Amino acid sequence: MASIFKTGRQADPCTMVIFGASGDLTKRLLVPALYNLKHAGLLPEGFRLIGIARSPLDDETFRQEFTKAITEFATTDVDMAEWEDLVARVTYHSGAFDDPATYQTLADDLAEAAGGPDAIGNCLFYLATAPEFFAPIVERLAAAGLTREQGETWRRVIVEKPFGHDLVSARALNADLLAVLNERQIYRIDHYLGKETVQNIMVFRFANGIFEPLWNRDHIDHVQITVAETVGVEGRGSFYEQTGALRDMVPNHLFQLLSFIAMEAPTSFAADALRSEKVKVLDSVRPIDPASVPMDAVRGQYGAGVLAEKPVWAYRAEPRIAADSVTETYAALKLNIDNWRWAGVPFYMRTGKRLRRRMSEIAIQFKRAPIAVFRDTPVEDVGSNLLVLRIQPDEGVSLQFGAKIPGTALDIGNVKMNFQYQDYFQSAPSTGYETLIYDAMIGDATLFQRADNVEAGWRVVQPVLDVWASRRPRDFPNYEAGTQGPRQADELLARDGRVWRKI
Ligand SMILES: NC(=O)C1=CN([C@@H]2O[C@H](COP(=O)(O)OP(=O)(O)OC[C@H]3O[C@@H](n4cnc5c(N)ncnc54)[C@H](OP(=O)(O)O)[C@@H]3O)[C@@H](O)[C@H]2O)C=CC1
Ligand SMILES: O=C1O[C@H](COP(=O)(O)O)[C@@H](O)[C@H](O)[C@H]1O
Repeated sequence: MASIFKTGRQADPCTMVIFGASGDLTKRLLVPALYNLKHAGLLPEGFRLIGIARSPLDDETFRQEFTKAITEFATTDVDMAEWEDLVARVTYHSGAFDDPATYQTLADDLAEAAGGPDAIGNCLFYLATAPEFFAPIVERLAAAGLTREQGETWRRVIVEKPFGHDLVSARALNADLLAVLNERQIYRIDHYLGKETVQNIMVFRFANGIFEPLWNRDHIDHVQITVAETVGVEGRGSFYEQTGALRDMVPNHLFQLLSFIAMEAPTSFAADALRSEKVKVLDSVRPIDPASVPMDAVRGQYGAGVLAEKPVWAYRAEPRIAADSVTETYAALKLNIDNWRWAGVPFYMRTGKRLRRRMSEIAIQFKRAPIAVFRDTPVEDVGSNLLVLRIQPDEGVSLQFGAKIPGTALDIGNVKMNFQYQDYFQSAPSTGYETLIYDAMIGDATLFQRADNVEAGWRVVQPVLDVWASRRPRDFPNYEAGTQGPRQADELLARDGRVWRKI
């Protein structure tokens, strides 16, 4: 059975078809990822790639575009012989997504790639397109008979994010895809699941006997999940205006982190065992009462400020952003998980753009030890243990504990045991998409979102989306670029007698 931890076997021969092959995602992330797979010997024998987009290019010009992309975005030194071998397998088809001729030509190309007019081969369709094309492309593929599997031959579809705009649209998209595909043919991508440090959360929890007995409400005071970015909207103004920080990051990336931290041990690392445990976490999140949204959810938007000693513009001054935009670039939430393990342990999460520092981490704050034994000493505070799983960019794990400060007086200082990935493992820099593309080729859906995972995420945030849509924020912009985020986010924790970790 497919499982997250694999042996590195080569995938079955297949053709990959990228819809949106002239776009930014393809150039910046998919091309380098494919090269890295080639370099690692993980692309199948006879691999072929067909790119589809509107731009009127011939094969040769398209290959030159790919070569430009690898030159600009490679994550490692490129071996030109390997690259030439890869790019020689690439062809391009200029066509519109809504034109039946596009799919007829594709059918002919796929048959040819498989060896002849009636031949059928394995095929991985990658929808690197704007979300409004996801369902129409899949419907046309199905109508052209291109999603039909025969015998051992497979046809799979990778669907990019955003998967829906809210719960209703996510359900509708699932229904549209499932009308023509089997769930096991659908690979809904969340690139956070391609990150080694995110996958490591499971190894950390389930391969080390010492942490799991403490991983519950008896020992943990609260959890903080932070994904802080320094970047702004990076030329994606039109997309971001419609999306905002909550939709862009929370029901997908932050909830992946939440699910891995909070889930029960799966019966195995097989796709459905793991995904079922993840969905149980989100199903256990206490539904957010709309009346409590102003207390338990905070939104913010950055104004002008200074980042890395350089002035940066306000969100409202960025290209393709309305001068009076009310789109949030920061979101913080307090969630409660009403299950046996986590009852009474708040999970605080925050994400934002143009914050002081790029930092993604999960901090597990343990309960304090009783002060009793130090009653007759100068010690006033024994401190508490803090475990921090650092996702990026400084990847590692640290555990903070109290130690006696040397000297005649009894005093306690907080010290840290610190593991850094770079001290132990040399892994080639990657885009995170390598694992995901490879997994789709070998038919391992563990690191992809099942329909119910996606819908469960939207269900949790829907009350916040509704309340925010109904009340215009009056204080935007409410944080300066280059800072910790809005003051209201500090108040969210202060009400519970807690503070955020510094970004
Ligand atoms: N860019 C990124 O960093 C990330 C993107 N994503 C997601 O990936 C998807 C693609 O994003 P991105 O690459 O940035 O988008 P782009 O706008 O850069 O690319 C869109 C692609 O779709 C093609 N296209 C658009 N309309 C048509 C049409 N009617 N018929 C045929 N081709 C068409 C374009 O072709 P042409 O230009 O030739 O007209 C282009 O190749 C989106 O869903 C996005 O949310 C997810 C994570 C990161
Ligand atoms: O999906 C997205 O993720 C990026 C953040 O990804 P990371 O790997 O750099 O942490 C975010 O900037 C972007 O807005 C969002 O669409």
